[in-house]
Amino acid sequence: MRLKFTKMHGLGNDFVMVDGITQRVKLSPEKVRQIADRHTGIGCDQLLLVEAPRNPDVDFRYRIYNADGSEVENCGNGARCFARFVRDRRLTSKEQILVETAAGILELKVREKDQVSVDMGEPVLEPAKIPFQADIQAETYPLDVEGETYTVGAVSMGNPHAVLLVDDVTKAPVETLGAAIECHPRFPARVNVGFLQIEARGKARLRVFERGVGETRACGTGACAAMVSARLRGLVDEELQITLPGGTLTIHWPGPGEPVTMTGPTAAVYHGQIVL
Ligand SMILES: N[C@@H](CCC[C@H](N)C(=O)O)C(=O)O
Repeated sequence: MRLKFTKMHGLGNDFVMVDGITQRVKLSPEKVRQIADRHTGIGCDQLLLVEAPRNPDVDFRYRIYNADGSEVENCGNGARCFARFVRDRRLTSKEQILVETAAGILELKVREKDQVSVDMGEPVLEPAKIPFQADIQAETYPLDVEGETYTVGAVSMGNPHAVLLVDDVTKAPVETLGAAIECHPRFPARVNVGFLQIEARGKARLRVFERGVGETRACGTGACAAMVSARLRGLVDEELQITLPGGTLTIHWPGPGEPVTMTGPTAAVYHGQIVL
């Protein structure tokens, strides 16, 4: 199979974008791992496959695969790149795009220059729906990991996130603790793990150990989950600039019952073909 693709990124969270509308694409977890391999493939954190919608009221469907081959529900940086991709490839000329994902329907707005805003929907906090094992819903939960107890927030933005507060993100044990929490038995679908440092009521820093990838330069859903967790703890205002290793996202969330909006840049790097 010869596959045409575009390499894109959102703040260094990098994607192989595949148009499954104008070419026939058959992917297996093994093929995704082969494409994502940074030494023997193209290299990416996620592969995003654009398809025709199944729901006639929306414009597209897009599917998301982590570098380990697992298919997941949502990807914030990917959603922004998806909007730019379908316009650059002239699959649509709309500035407001509705897309079906495994996490539900997202609304994307293409703004000036490279900026895209995404209505990421309402966060889900009910433990069983995250999924997270807890008897009752709470703002934070104690989580035992290898003999230590950590305080975590648990949020789903369509995909599961644990959020820990730290004093200094540069010193956070992202690789070790992130990997231990990713596979914690209380998160039965595994989890993305965010390490959040609050700098002011409108400013924070974040590093994310992503499920199925490891630490990435940025995670859009991770930034949304961090905002929700921080706001539920009363630590931030409704607009937050979150700086990740790859750059800054603006996250807006008035509070429970409201959708989270994420705004940030997209970049196309190159087009190519791979034979699989
Ligand atoms: N990089 C993404 C999140 C991708 C999916 C995640 N690793 C998961 O397994 O849920 C983002 O920008 O949100």
